[in-house]
Amino acid sequence: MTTPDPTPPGAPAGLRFSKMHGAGNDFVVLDLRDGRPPPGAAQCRLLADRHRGVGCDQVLTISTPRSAEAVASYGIWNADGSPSQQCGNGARCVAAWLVRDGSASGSFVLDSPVASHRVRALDDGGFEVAMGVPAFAPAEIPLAGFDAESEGYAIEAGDGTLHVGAVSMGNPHAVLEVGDVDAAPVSEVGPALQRHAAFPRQCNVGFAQVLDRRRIRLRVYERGVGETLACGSGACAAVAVLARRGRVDAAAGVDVELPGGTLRIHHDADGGIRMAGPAAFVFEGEFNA
Ligand SMILES: N[C@@H](CCC[C@H](N)C(=O)O)C(=O)O
Repeated sequence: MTTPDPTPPGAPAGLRFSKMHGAGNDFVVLDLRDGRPPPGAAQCRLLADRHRGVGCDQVLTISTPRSAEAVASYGIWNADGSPSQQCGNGARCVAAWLVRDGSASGSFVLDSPVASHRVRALDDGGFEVAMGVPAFAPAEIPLAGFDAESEGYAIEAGDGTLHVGAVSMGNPHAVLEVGDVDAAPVSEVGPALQRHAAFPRQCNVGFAQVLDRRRIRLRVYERGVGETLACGSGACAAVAVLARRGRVDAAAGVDVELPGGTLRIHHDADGGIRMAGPAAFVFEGEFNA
């Protein structure tokens, strides 16, 4: 018996994609280097839908490079269709996709929506990405209602006052230090802080527990998604905030243990942050909706 072709005769070809993940933060990756436009917000929502679509935290689109030195650029769309500026786990997955494709190898440059990033293939199959210099100035995050840069801001939310670290890794992050990340009020405080008026472009909210000076645990309630199994830019943001408070030794390297895996973060003498971690292919497919 032959298996019937599921594509009806004359039907338009579907949208080819790769399903990938980095430490459990999962992606639908689209190759748009032929010049096709990126999907609109509604199509991103459909692709990300875990029941009616493929399912992912973010849609990543690969396009031709913007800068002279880069091999490609990439765009980032959250599951709710909103665009983002930075995605650490996504950068590693785009890197792995381009290496598998034969378009990149060894050490190369990728253009994210906000910057060019040096990427290095690691011996263990993972990738290291130069994520840039964290920006603490309130206007750059952006953080409203505060003029001066600080290691923590008192923000009224819900029933009390939160001591909130804030930083931009290209995208906005709030970081809360907690005693036990398993007991952290991620699903209550996460959305409240994310949509707080202090963050006019919303923010990704990280809950960080310091285990020792080179190891932390982290959960992140992401903008446009909700809690994810890992957030690469969130791991960089947490280490940047904690290093500024003298709580971790980021120059030596900090292991950030997220629900979906561990990322290694270094803060270099030039102020830049490097993030290393895995990138995995899950399956290839064609989206017909
Ligand atoms: N998971 C990503 C961050 C994705 C974007 C974020 N939700 C935002 O809206 O800024 C990462 O690994 O950094």
